[in-house]
Amino acid sequence: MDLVLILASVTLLSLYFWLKREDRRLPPYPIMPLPIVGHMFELASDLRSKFKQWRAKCGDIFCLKIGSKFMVVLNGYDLLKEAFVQKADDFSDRPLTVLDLVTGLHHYGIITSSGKVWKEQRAVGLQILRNFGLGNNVLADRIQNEISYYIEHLSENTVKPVDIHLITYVSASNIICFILFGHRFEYTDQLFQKVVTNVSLFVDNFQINSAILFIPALRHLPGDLFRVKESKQVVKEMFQFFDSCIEKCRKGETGECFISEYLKEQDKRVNSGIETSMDENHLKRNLFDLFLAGTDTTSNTIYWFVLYMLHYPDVQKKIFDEINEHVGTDRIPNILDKQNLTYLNAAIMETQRISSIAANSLAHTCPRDVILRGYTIPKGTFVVPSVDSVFYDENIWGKDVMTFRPDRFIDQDGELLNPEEFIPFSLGKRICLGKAMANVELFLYLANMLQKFEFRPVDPAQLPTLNYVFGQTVYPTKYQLLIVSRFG
Ligand code: HEM
Repeated sequence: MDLVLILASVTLLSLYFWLKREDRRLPPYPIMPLPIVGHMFELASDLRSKFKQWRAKCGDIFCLKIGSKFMVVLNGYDLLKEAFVQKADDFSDRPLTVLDLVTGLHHYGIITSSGKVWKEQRAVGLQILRNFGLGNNVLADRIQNEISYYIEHLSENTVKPVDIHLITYVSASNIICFILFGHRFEYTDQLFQKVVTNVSLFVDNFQINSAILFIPALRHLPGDLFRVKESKQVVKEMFQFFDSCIEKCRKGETGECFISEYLKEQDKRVNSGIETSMDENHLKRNLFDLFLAGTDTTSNTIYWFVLYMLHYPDVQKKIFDEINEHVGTDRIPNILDKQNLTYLNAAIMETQRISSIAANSLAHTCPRDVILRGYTIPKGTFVVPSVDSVFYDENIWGKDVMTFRPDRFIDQDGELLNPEEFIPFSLGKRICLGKAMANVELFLYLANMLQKFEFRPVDPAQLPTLNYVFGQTVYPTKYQLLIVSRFG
C-alpha cells in the first residue's frame, strides 16, 4: 500500500513539475531548477563530471535554466554533427559571452560576432593569417624561430625542478604576437609578461564571470564576488597594450602585421564604397580574440603533453627513437618531417583527445526557434557542444578510453588515422580559425623539445597528478619536472 502511495505521489509531483515548465517542448532538465537562479549553483562545480552524469540520466540532449535563460547541452558525435554541420545555418550564431561583457564590445571581432558581420570578420582574419604564411612553410619558419628562443630558455633550466607553464604560455603567445604586432617580445619584457599573465587570469575567471551573463542583476552586488571587475581591469590593460600597438603601426614603426593589413583592407573597402563592418572596434576585438585563442590553447596542450611524458616514459622513448631514426640529432626537426613522425603525431592527437582542453567548446546559439530531435531550441538559447562526450565515448575509442594510448591513432599498416570523431577544434562553420596554425605549432614545439630533452619527474615515486582544473579551457594542475639535456 505504502509503495502505491509513494508511486502515486512521485507521478503527481512529476506531472506537476512537467506542467509547470515554461515550454514542454524543451529538452529535459536533469534536475529541477531552483526558483530565480535555476541551475546556476550546479554550474559552479566541475562541469565535466556533472555533464557526464546528466547525459547518463537524460540522454544526448538536456536543458538547464539559469536565471531566465536556457542552456541546451548537446552530446555525442552524431548529434554534434547534426546540429553544427547538417543544420549549420541554425546553430552557428553566438550568444552574448563573457568576452563581450568584459570588453564592452558586444558581438564584435571573430569569436562572438554572428551572421554577415562574422562572415566578413572571419574571412578577413583568415585571409590575413594566410598572407602571413598560414598553411605554408613561411609560418612554420617563423614558429621555428620562436622555438629556438624557447629551447634556449629550457636549456638554461636543466637539472633543477622547474615549472614550464609560464614560459610555454609566453612563447606560444609570442607566435601570435609576431603576426598581430609585427615583432616578438623578449621573455624578460615586463609589460609583455604582464599582458600574458592577464590572459591567464582572464581565462581563469571566465566561468565565474558567466554568472553575470545569465543573471545580470548580480552585477549590483557589492564587492567583486563574480570577479567581473577584476576581468574588466585585466582587459582594460590588454586594450591599452593593443592601442599602443595600433598607434605604433599607424606611425609606421612596425613591420607588416595583422594591424597594418587590416587597416589597409578597411581603407580599400571604405574607399571603393563597399559596404563593410570593418572598423577599429572590430580590429581591437580581433586582436583580443586572436591573442587569447592563440595563447592559451596551444600552450595548455604542450603542458598536458609533457605531463603525459612524465607518466609514460616508454611513449617518450618511442617518440625520441622515431625522431632519431627519421631526423637524427644533427639538425633540428622541421615541418617536412611531420609526415614521417607518425608516432609523435599520434601522441599529440592522443593528448588532445584525453585532455579535451576545450571540453565544452564555445557556446553557439540559434538565430530563430529550431527543432532538434523533436525538441524546440528557442532563439537565443546557449547551445553547448560537449566535446568531452565525444572524446570519452567508449563506442568510438574502445573500453580503454581513459588510458593514454597513442597507438589508437595508428592503423595496422603503421599509417596515421584521422577519425572524423577527432574534434579538438570543434566542427562545422565555426571550427577553430587557428586549427592549421595550432597543428604546426604543436608538432614543431614537441618535435624540437623531445629531440633535445628528456623530461623526467622530480620524484619518480610520486608522479605529478593528472588531475585537471576545469575552466573555459581544461588545464593540468601546475607541476614541476626535470629537464635533462640529451646532449650533455
Ligand atoms: C590546440 C590549440 C587550439 C584548440 C584546441 C582550439 C580550439 C578551438 C575551439 C574548440 C573553438 C570553438 C569552435 C566553435 O565555436 O565551435 C575555437 C575557435 C576559435 N579559435 Fe581555436 N583552438 C586552438 C588554437 C587556436 C589558435 C592558435 C588560434 C589563432 C590563430 C585560434 C583562433 C580561434 C578563433 C578566432 C576561433 C573562433 C572561430 C569563430 O568563431 O568563427 N585557435 N578554437
